[in-house]
Amino acid sequence: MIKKPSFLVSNTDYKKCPSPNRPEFAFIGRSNVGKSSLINMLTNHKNLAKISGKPGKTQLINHFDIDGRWYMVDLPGYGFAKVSKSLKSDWDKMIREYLTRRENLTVTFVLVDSRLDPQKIDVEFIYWCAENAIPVVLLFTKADKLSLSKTNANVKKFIGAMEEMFEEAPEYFITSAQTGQGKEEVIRFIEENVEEFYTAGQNS
Ligand SMILES: Nc1nc2c(ncn2[C@@H]2O[C@H](COP(=O)(O)OP(=O)(O)OP(=O)(O)O)[C@@H](O)[C@H]2O)c(=O)[nH]1
Ligand SMILES: [Mg+2]
Repeated sequence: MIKKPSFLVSNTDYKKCPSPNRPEFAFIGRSNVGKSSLINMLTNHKNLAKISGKPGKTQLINHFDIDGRWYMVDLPGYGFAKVSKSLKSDWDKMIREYLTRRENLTVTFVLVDSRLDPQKIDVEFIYWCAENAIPVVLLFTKADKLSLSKTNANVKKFIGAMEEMFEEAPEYFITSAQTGQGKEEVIRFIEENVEEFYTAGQNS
């Protein structure tokens, strides 16, 4: 259970992010996929992370403090067609540097819209993460929008595409910010990793 979440700081540079002395969990995915909404759902907050119906709302690396024990990070989305080329390359540099160099980044949650067939941009991004040894867990979003069977069929298709690329598909959870689906499972997963971070630290 998350008790006390609070917004800490926004940055464009990973070097200025808070001290890397706690485990960190980042949320990324296409613009509008529901990253900020999911952060609010997981933290039981209406507006901890800013949400918008228009894609491109989140523009910075946003750190949230969770119970003084770990960080949650809301990132800007990729694949928003309306941004200029220079803005896109700024995004690329900021995010790719953050993901590859942030030493305490424990897991990167890649959010995927559960309504869609596998999208090239998501598959390519996940492939890039694998090439760079960034640990990825998939979160399928907006599961309230389709029937259970349709959602499951889409998830199966996506995982099938992953299995064609990798020996093992990434771990995944099916979520809805609207209904709270997946909340307990995702929080439990995070808490297990937080626990491991601190016990590994004690043994070294
Ligand atoms: N029905 C439904 N709508 C959702 C869900 N999650 C997000 N939305 C809606 O999707 C839109 C985008 O949500 P955001 O959380 O702002 O998405 P984001 O990925 O943070 O977007 P950017 O910051 O622009 O990259 C908003 O209109 C949300 O209300 C969900 O689980 N179910
Ligand atoms: Mg956002």
